[in-house]
Formats: sequence, structure tokens, C-alpha cells
Amino acid sequence: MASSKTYTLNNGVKIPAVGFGTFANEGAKGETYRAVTKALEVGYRHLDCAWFYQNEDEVGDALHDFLSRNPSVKREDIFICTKVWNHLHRPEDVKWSFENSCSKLRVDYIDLFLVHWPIAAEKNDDYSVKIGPDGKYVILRDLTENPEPTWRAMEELAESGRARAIGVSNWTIAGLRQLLSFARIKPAVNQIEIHPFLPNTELVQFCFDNQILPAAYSPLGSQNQVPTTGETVRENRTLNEVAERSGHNLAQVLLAWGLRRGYVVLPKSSTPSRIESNFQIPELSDDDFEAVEEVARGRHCRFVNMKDTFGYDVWPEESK
Ligand SMILES: NC(=O)C1=CN([C@@H]2O[C@H](COP(=O)(O)OP(=O)(O)OC[C@H]3O[C@@H](n4cnc5c(N)ncnc54)[C@H](OP(=O)(O)O)[C@@H]3O)[C@@H](O)[C@H]2O)C=CC1
Repeated sequence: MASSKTYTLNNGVKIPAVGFGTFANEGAKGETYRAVTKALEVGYRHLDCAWFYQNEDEVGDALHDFLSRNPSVKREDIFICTKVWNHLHRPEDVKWSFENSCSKLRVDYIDLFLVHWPIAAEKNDDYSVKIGPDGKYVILRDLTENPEPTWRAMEELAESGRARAIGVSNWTIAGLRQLLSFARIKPAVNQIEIHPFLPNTELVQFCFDNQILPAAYSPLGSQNQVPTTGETVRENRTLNEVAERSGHNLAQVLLAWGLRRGYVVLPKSSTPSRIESNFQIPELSDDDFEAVEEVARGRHCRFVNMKDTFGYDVWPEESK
């Protein structure tokens, strides 16, 4: 089964190719605990978390309880990724964020620590999520204007051994070029939106060319619709035809496509049966792979709409 595949990061650390997404936007209390428990029971060994998701405590409790019930599984068998949020980019805040995540996740090291976005937002004194007067984040600056202080703090965490690997999320080719020009420790991963409506092919290739492993968020197309047609990835007729003839469900086909393209996939579900089936990922035949590639070719529908959320377009070159 393709689900047990692992990759080796540019510093030699191994990462399971399938990670469980934990962003339960507006999820009810306890939803993340139940979902992560189910995921660990089904066999996922990679959890994708973030300080911003405000549910690391539930992930930590689920992990702690699972390990207590299953003494044959050790902390080091589980790969944990988490991320520093936009208003915690000052070097001292990066460390604060790291410690805060460790404490909520009930772990003393993180396997992969990422800079969540290449933008810095206004900082709130109590570190709660800052929303501006019009309900939007207050963006202060593009981190790529000077990512060096933030990245140096990330490098210190890696050098201390508390973060086994460090990386970024939502970075463009231009941003990565800049980061690579001064990084003492290269980013190991760039976590970005990838599905057939936003294959991000150029950025993915740039990452591979620079030994940065891409990780696909929203690999099932999230819940979003193409603004112009209203279509979701999971409603696409061709993709559903591929699923039908392959004998697998569409989510499995989408995940298999991502694994065959060679990167990490991070599906999220709060539904027990889907958590289970999303971890049963087949190998795609050449024909089925080509059919999904054909849907993907030339498509560029960015679902995480930065302009609406942040009033700022983070990925100008890829999102058009
Ligand atoms: N770095 C970043 O900026 C970002 C990172 N992420 C990460 O990526 C993860 C996944 O991304 P996300 O946006 O949640 O999108 P996904 O593409 O994983 O889609 C999740 C949606 O698909 C549904 N779903 C899951 N499995 C199936 C299935 N088998 N059949 C039909 N529907 C299904 C879920 O419903 P239900 O839960 O009801 O089953 C949910 O509504 C996040 O949880 C987070 O960890 C996401 C966004 C941004």
C-alpha cells in the first residue's frame, strides 16, 4: 500500500509520505481529539499541526492517550509537524511559539517546524489571533523583504536539536530563491496548496531541483469551489470517471496522484470512515495518472484566497 511510503529529507530525517491534516476550522470541541485518535489507530504516523489551528492541545492529548494505550508505539514513531504563525515572526517569538506548541502537543521536540506564511501580521500582546477592525488580518510586511532574522531563529531551533528539521509553507519560487541565498540550513520542506485544480507544477519542480520536499495541503481540494464555475475538485466529471474505472474512491485517486508525483499529501477528515479510507491509497496505473494530469494541466485555481483573507496576494506568480 502506497500509504506506508516514506521520503528522506535533505538532512537525512525520514518523513512519512501521508500526513493527517488537523485543521478543523470551526470544529466542535473534541472533534480534533477524536479525529487524531482515529487516525493514529488506523496507522497514520505523521500529524500536520499549527499554532494557528488553536487545537494543538487536543492533538497532544490524543497522542498522549494513544501512546499510553499502545506501549509498542513510541513518540519517535510519530512524525509531528507544526508551524509558527504570522504575527510570531520576531526571533524571540519564533522560540516562544515553538515552546508553546511543544507544551500543548505534550512533546519535547518537533520533527518538522515550519514558517506558516511568508508574511508578518500585526502582533497581539496576548498572542491570540489578531483580526483587524474590518475582520481581516493586519499585514505589516512581506517577510520576504527580510526573512533572515526569522530564519536564523528557525536555524537555532534546528541546531539545538529540538526541531529535527525546519522548513516553510506557502513560499513562492522568488521567496525560496531569496531564502536559499543566505540559509545556513536549507528549508527541508515547502508546504503548499496542491490538487488537480492548482497543481503548482513549476513551484513543485523548483522545490525538487533544490532538494526541498513539497508537501500538499488541501490535497482533496478542501471544500472550496472554483469561483467562476462553482465546481469543486471532488465534483469534477473526469476525475470521478477515473475513480470509477480504477475501483477506488476519488479521494484515494487524488492522494495516489500526489504520491506518484513524489510529494507528501496531507488529507484532513473528521469522519471515521473517511479517515480510514484516505489511508488506503492505491498505486495509480499510467493511464489513470495521465488522466488526472490532463485535468491538472494549465489549471490555476487558488483555493486559499489570500486577497480575501489577508487583503494581500502572497503568491502573485503562481495564483494567476
Ligand atoms: N500550510 C497551510 O497554510 C495550510 C495547511 N493545511 C493543512 O492541510 C490539511 C488538509 O487541508 P484541507 O484544506 O483541510 O483540505 P482537504 O483537501 O484535506 O479536504 C478536507 C475536506 O474534505 C472532506 N473529505 C475528507 N476525506 C474525504 C473523502 N474520502 N471523501 C469526501 N470528502 C472527504 C473533509 O470532510 P470531513 O472532515 O467532514 O470528512 C473536509 O471537508 C489541513 O487540515 C492542514 O493540516 C490546510 C490549509 C492551509
